Amino acid sequence: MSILIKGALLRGEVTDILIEGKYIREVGPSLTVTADSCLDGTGKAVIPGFVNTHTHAAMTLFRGFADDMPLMPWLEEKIWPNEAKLTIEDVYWGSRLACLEMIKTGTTTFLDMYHKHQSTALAVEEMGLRATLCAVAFDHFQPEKAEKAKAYIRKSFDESMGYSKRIRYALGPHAIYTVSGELLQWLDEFANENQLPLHLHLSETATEVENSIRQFGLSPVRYLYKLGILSPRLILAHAIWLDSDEIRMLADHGVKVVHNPLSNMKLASGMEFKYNEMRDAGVVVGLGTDGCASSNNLDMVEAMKFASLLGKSWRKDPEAMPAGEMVRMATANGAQILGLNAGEIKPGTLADLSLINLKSPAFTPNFNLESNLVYAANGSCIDTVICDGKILMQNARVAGEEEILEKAAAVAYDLMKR
Ligand SMILES: CSC[C@H]1O[C@@H](n2cnc3c(O)ncnc32)[C@H](O)[C@@H]1O
Ligand SMILES: [Zn+2]
Repeated sequence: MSILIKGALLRGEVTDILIEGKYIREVGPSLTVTADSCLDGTGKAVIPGFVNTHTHAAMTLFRGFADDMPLMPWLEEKIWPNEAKLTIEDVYWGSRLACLEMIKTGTTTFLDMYHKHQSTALAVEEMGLRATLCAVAFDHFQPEKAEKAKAYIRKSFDESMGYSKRIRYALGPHAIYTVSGELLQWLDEFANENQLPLHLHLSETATEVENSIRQFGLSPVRYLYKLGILSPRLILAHAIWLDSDEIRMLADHGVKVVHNPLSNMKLASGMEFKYNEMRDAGVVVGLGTDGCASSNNLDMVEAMKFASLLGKSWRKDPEAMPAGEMVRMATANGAQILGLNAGEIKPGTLADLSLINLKSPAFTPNFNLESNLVYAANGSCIDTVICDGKILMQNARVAGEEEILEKAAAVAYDLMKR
């Protein structure tokens, strides 16, 4: 199957784009080719699909359920007791709702860490997105729970062989305060043997750092170094409370970092994400929304704006975190973190892209597309989404959206009654 996008704005030029199968084949003005279907790009701009590199998709079910709390009471008193009740059906409908929201706001790929990830895999499969799904691991420092976690990882890894090529398997130890060093080392070895990403929350709050020093005698990054698990496969979510030596250690080991400005602000975990220092040290930084209970949506356009404005504010530097770098953080950097040949519109890359509707106040006048996208727009500017060479949304409509809203709301209300 082939798709020809005619006359869309790309890097300031009116351009045609030919997609063949799952790849972008040609990019240029007035292509003289035929295709199975043609999309009119007039009045639209093409951008790479966003890569949300840290979320918990099915937490859409907890949107607006527990707000205005700090991280640990929020997790321990509100979120974890309700997550313990989740069924595979709940996670499936929560994930379908997440996929719908991501498609509607231009995300084509996400990195997820959540319970019952098999249900998320089914939702992703059906909705047509691309995802890397972590099998979660907790042991709460209890050896019998560590053995259970290992058995779950071995089994779910074998099952993941049946997933489509759009879905990749990864390992998701939750955090250093819920997973023992012994289990972290075992997971790192498993990840190494099987070439898998390892995704972990780290240095999210000042309390986490204080507790790490008290419990392990080391700050979180130094603790991971001592365990021997800093590696290019490691993807850290948050990483707010780092000193300059820790940033150097991450850079030296090729560790990737995901910035989550909305949840960092809403849970008041910390503002001073050291993007400039990480970028200058050579750490690849991606952007995430985190889950809908702490962000409270999956809109990467909004996340770019918050990242930029937060970075400018705490540094008191209006030149910090400019729009162009935010777009790269949300696209090419995310693709690099997940090892995908995507995140840029050029021949040979995966056909994961969106068309923005420029006929709106946010894009009028359109002196600078990236500026308008980051500072003026929100995710509702997205008109068309293509992932893996297939159209997932056209004219801002996704097939079956009413049923998803209805079913997801029903399981969310039912969960709270259980
Ligand atoms: C291992 S499944 C994911 C686990 O993480 C919880 N979670 C959601 N947001 C955060 C956050 O900001 N920091 C730490 N943990 C978080 C989620 O509720 C699941 O239990
Ligand atoms: Zn998270």
